[in-house]
Amino acid sequence: MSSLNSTSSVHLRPQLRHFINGEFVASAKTFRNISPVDGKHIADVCEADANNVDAAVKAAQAALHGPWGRMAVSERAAMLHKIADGIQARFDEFVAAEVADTGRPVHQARTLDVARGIANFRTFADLAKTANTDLFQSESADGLGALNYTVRKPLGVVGIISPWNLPLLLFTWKVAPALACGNTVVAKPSEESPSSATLLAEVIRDAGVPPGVFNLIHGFGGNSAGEFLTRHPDIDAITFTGESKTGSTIMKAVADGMKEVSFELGGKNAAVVFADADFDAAVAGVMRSSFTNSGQVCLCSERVYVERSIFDRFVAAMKEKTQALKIGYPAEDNVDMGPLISHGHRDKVLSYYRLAVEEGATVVAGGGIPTFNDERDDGAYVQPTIWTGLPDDARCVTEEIFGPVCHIAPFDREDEVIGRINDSDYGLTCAIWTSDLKRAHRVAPQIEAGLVWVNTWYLRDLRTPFGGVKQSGLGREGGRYSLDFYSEVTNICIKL
Ligand SMILES: NC(=O)C1=CN([C@@H]2O[C@H](COP(=O)(O)OP(=O)(O)OC[C@H]3O[C@@H](n4cnc5c(N)ncnc54)[C@H](O)[C@@H]3O)[C@@H](O)[C@H]2O)C=CC1
Ligand SMILES: O=C(O)/C=C/C=C(\O)C(=O)O
Repeated sequence: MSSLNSTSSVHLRPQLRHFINGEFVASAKTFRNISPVDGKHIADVCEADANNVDAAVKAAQAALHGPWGRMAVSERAAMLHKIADGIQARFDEFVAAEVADTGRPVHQARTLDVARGIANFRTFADLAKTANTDLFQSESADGLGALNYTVRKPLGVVGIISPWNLPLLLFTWKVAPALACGNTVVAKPSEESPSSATLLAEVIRDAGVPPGVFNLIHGFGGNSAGEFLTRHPDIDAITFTGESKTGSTIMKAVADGMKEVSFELGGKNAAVVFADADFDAAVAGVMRSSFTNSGQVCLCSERVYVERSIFDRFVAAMKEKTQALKIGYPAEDNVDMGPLISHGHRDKVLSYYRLAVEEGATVVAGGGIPTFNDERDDGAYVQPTIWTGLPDDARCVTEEIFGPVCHIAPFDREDEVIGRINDSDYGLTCAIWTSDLKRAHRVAPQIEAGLVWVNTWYLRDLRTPFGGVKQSGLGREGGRYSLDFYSEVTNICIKL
């Protein structure tokens, strides 16, 4: 088994089981969890069959009518804070679990992934407790009027399907608001990153959450736990983060049952750098937005447009910084980038590295696999890569790659670059770099995306709406948008 954990004193579970109705449950079929750092075996993971999924859904249904269903919002919120305290108390174990599954730098797991897991529970606990509902004073024919007000109720059993790129962050981004709104949950983490979700199940149990409220099933997507969950007739809603094609498959699976869905999907996000931008801040920002988490964040920018007068200087600065990135072991000092999630994903990213050359790209930096001359040569590493010279309709400029790579292209006019940014099937994020505030206000609303950052990237306030347009998603989560999705609303009209 791999010994490349972030904290050697932290013991990782050799077998990861489902958590159903308050108990850890094994199933006969298992699959192997592999470290992307060195290709070694980390753990065996149970794969849920249709019976396991059915048991989890039945437990979740029953729990809706148990103590959880009768709990006051403030009691539920207190329980969510207890879960956050539980993650905090086992912080190093969560860091080790995230690092073992993904190979990411330890400092990232500490400052982003696990910290956000805690923040997700605290934020939605407080939001649920303090949220207001609507009230309208209405007119009536007799002049006495009426009062319309809304009440929120749980949706029921929520199915949660999450990806591997930010495992704990994205899992808890959905589990926390679903529980805060009084729902019960059957959740499936990605088969590539099952460890932190399993640890979370222990924390949820130890926090005293009643059996059946939170259920965890492991497995794959099609013809496995994911599909069994989305096709289960007693699920009331599905919330999913992952690839756009998977979103469309899930939509078809839930169509007959008319389930509510919330989808956060892929992107081919742009960054645009105007000549008036703070040059160093823009370079640093685009480095982050291209290479954070080895480019495996749906918010990353893979298309960079730079005003022609600063194009050569910008490309040269990016090249220098990219070649200086330190790729390596998770716990190494000053490591910037770890491996990709798996060899399978590396094959996909490398196929784009080859395609870019076939499509006529100039490879400014990277383009291949780093050599370490040690066990990491069996890992899933790639070099951070920059291309220039591709036409806007090249596949490498239009398709989501989900790796540490960007294409940099020059532009001449504001209206031209807005058109090129919007000419995409996706619409998740855009980062605009400019010192001209009027330009920022003019350009930002014209971008077809759910999230636009100006002079920053990935600055998150968990109260804000989060989601994409076009093939990047359906619906919004975050703040009251999450409360809206995870609740059923009844309007009550009282004649005065
Ligand atoms: N956040 C994002 O935008 C993400 C995008 N991706 C993109 O997707 C590509 C494929 O990666 P995958 O891990 O295979 O993403 P995916 O979308 O297939 O997997 C995400 C989750 O959906 C589940 N799933 C897959 N098929 C399903 C089905 N038919 N029914 C129910 N659940 C299903 C998976 O088991 C996993 O838990 C990546 O190369 C990357 O380009 C991957 C992960 C996250
Ligand atoms: O909520 C966040 O901060 C990050 C979200 C990232 C994704 O949804 C993703 O990469 O899929």
